[in-house]
Amino acid sequence: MSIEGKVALVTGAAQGIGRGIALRLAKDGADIALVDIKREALAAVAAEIEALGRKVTTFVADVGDRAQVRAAIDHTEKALGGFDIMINNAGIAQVKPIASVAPEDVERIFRINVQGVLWGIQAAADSFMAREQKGKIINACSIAGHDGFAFLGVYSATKFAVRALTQAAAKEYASKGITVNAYCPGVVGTDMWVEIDHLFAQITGAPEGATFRKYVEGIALGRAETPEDVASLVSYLSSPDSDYMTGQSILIDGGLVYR
Ligand SMILES: NC(=O)C1=CN([C@@H]2O[C@H](COP(=O)(O)OP(=O)(O)OC[C@H]3O[C@@H](n4cnc5c(N)ncnc54)[C@H](O)[C@@H]3O)[C@@H](O)[C@H]2O)C=CC1
Ligand SMILES: CC(=O)C(C)=O
Repeated sequence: MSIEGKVALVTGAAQGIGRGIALRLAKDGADIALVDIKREALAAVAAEIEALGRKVTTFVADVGDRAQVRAAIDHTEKALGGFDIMINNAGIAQVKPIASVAPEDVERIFRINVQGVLWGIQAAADSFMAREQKGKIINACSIAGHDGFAFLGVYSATKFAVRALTQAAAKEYASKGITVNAYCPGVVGTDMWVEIDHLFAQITGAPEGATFRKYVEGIALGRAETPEDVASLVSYLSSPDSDYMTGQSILIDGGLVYR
């Protein structure tokens, strides 16, 4: 079923998985609001979406700031004449042994990965309810939201928190016709994994590239994931085909973590 004529807002849309989701939802027929802290990269993605014949708008916002997330949604409603689908995709990585995690490390990553998703859920639901319409909220989780990974302990904790928020919000908003789900990718070949691989090399002494290769070797389907693989699931979660699903954090990892 189609999302033709719907409006989707994607955070962290300047590159990687967010860009892949934005392009896929545009191909599915939605108009797109692109939100990120990277202004120039946002403009480049906006040009790609325009070339697909969809309406697009960009907004620079830090998802860790509640007021900026609300402003992004207000802007979307005005610029695109509606707002139906919220993709809380923005996130950052952190690679540290538990023994050396400092308070500021925890604060930084929870502010973006957890508060960023929470403010996105809140503001999107408020917007849908104010306009008495149904809506879909879709959050970025991870295989690390189902298993805690060594040296990714605090990152994993943020993704477990996203799974908890997804379940609780699904229960709170179901009666308003708002569904809340999450996608849980595995090892996606984006800048985030370049950074993770590099930081693993510094901590463990593994050669550059070795950690990425080791993780990919564990994938049953035998290759690293692409943003397009993730976007296929998000396309389904955005469409009316998923109307009877809520509260789920769905693994899409090529066969790496089994639940
Ligand atoms: N790459 C991977 O293997 C996996 C990624 N994920 C999750 O998917 C999401 C996207 O990841 P990637 O595309 O790989 O990452 P990426 O690092 O390539 O892109 C993340 C985007 O988010 C933006 N961003 C960062 N902080 C922000 C903030 N405070 N406000 C607004 N935008 C901000 C960045 O500017 C960037 O454009 C993240 O939530 C990540 O945790 C989950 C599982 C696996
Ligand atoms: C980046 C990420 O979520 C993992 C576990 O690869």
